[in-house]
Amino acid sequence: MNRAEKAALQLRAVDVLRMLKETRTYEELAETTGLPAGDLNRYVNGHVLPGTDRAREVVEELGREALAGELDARIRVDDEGYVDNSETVFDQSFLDLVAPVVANGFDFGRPDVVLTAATDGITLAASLASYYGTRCAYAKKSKETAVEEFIEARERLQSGIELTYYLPAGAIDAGESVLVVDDLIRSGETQELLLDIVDAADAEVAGVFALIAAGNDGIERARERTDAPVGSLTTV
Ligand SMILES: O=P(O)(O)OC[C@H]1O[C@H](OP(=O)(O)OP(=O)(O)O)[C@H](O)[C@@H]1O
Ligand SMILES: Nc1ncnc2[nH]cnc12
Repeated sequence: MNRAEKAALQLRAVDVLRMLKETRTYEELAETTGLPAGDLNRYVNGHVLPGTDRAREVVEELGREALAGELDARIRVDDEGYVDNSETVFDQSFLDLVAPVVANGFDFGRPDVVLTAATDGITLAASLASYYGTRCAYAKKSKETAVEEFIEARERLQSGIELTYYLPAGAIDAGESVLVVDDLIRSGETQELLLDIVDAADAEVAGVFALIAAGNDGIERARERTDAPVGSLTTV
């Protein structure tokens, strides 16, 4: 790890600790993290940076659990099992914290492109692409004007309605590695269409990730489609 990567990891750990501190006392934060309250005070106030090992533990282990808890606290599920996740997908700063934890906590390789479906997946994909320093692309349910060539993926849903997603053809090149993400996965139909787009582009799947899995059907469906890692931060 070079100096810049080390510094980035240390700063991410401080961001995670600051988020946790918002709802905890230092004593409670010490209990959550197993780190001394005095050290935590110095990290949170920016006087000292955590060492690399501590920073990695905070980001990779504690961070994943903590962010999953924070995500659960932000989600509302209605009587029919539909999820209101606007408190999450509208909060780019929160998603910027999620991105390194997801990138380090799942075994996705660094992709060339992070692909999602408009609309609600876009902010998550943007955070992940920014973290990896790679491109972000989103497929839409309508054709973007002035674009001449599209990759299309079409599926007949259980309802009988046909759903088509369009991606400008230049968004993914053959042989590129693509991380497919979305805010939510339920039936897996949307992820399946995104995976069809990756296939049509002759690209490789780096992984499939959703912030929230509503049940397990979608995750299982994605696992049947790829040997790459598939996962979600939380399940409702
Ligand atoms: O696993 P599935 O059953 O396919 O459901 C998941 C999809 O449903 C939601 O999008 P929606 O189609 O509501 O579009 P939106 O992002 O524009 O709200 C969500 O953002 C996912 O893309
Ligand atoms: N918000 C939502 N909650 C659960 N399932 C969904 N499928 C599409 N959107 C959904």
